[in-house]
Amino acid sequence: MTTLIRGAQLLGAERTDVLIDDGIIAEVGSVARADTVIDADGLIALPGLVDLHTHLREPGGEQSETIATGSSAAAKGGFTAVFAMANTAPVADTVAVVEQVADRGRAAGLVHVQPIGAVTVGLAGRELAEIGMMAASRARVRVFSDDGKCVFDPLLMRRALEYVKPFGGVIAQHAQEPRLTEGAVMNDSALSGTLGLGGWPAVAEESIIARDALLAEQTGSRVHICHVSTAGSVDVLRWAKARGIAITAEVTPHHLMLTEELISGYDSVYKVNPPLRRDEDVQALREAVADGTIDIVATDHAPHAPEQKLTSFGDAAFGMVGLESALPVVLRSLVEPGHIEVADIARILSSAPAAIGGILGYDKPLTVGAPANITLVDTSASRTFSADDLAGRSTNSPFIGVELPGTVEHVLFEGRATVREGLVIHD
Ligand SMILES: NC(=O)N[C@@H](CC(=O)O)C(=O)O
Ligand SMILES: [Zn+2]
Ligand SMILES: [Zn+2]
Repeated sequence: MTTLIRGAQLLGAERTDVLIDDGIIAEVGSVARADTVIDADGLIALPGLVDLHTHLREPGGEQSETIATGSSAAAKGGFTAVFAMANTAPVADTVAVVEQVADRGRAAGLVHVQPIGAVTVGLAGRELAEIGMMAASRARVRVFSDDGKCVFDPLLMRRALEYVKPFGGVIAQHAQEPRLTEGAVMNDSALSGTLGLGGWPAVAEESIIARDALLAEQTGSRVHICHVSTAGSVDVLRWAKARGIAITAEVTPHHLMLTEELISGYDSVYKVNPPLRRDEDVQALREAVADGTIDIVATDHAPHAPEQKLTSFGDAAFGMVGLESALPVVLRSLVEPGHIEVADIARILSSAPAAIGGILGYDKPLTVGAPANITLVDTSASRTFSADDLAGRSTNSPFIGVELPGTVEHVLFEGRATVREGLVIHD
């Protein structure tokens, strides 16, 4: 079974044909025929996108998302791999749960679902989870995170870093000082005062990043910082990297584009952890991606059922969906203003997250012998983003009604079409 992508624009190269045979790229160059042909005239071929930070909600949160529906959202957004966060119910803190998540991902068959294991039992921050067992399991867990909660106890954090070091694992930290954020629901600012909403100071994030950078240095292990949101965090990261500390960081699409002013109408779709910040922060985050201080963009896709969002701003759940809008928002916030080029998307949304998370097959994309994980995009197309663009179970997107560039036309996952003409293929 062969598939031919005809006339795609490869990054930094000519328009060309790509032949896929048995899930592997067999030929790049002029190809005559194949069993199936995809017309890629006018489309750019990106490597399949990789999301290091996705909430799939299964087990336990199936009213918001399942592994299958979240896989659809991912495919629709151009992803071929997602890392599934551990804050499910039960928590992914055992071999049984991580293997079940991986197996259900395989059964859904739309993307590679790579489970993340919890750092502490039940995300409770008291004792380490069975990290070594999850690493050695069929699920081959390499990323560990209590995301949703900060690993606050510095001794536990140090032990976790020591534990993952021998097998090249990484601790992905949700950097939130708990005492400084009690009752906080938005950025701490004049606006939070005016709106009467609890303020979340930047130092609550920055102090944990600084601490964990120093713990990573002391242990010689690797730490990854989730959803960085402030200019001060960028300064701390820049300092840590200059010192040679093994620290990596992600920013979400929403933190690259949206600011706290949106909360003025108390619309809970804008309630997210960490909160939307100021324009100065947005600019600093964009520059940090451009200069490599921030390594990757990760969605933090956080689906919530309507009843979790349709309450007062204070009571609503934190989080927004992001898989389907990620690439358009990256084009708008990073490529259009000239911070990065389209070719850089292959790094920040594919090879770098794959390398940080330790999954294989993304280091030499679109070359002969590589797995055929390919996303064909029309970067010139523009449309008003709508609920029709969402393929998951929840619709809590802050981008509905926003004009955005870039459409995902076709996606191949291990050589199989998962998206055709913008529609997810379920078979
Ligand atoms: N980002 C969020 O606002 N929410 C996430 C948790 C998290 O990423 O911290 C969720 O699980 O809903
Ligand atoms: Zn988080
Ligand atoms: Zn998250």
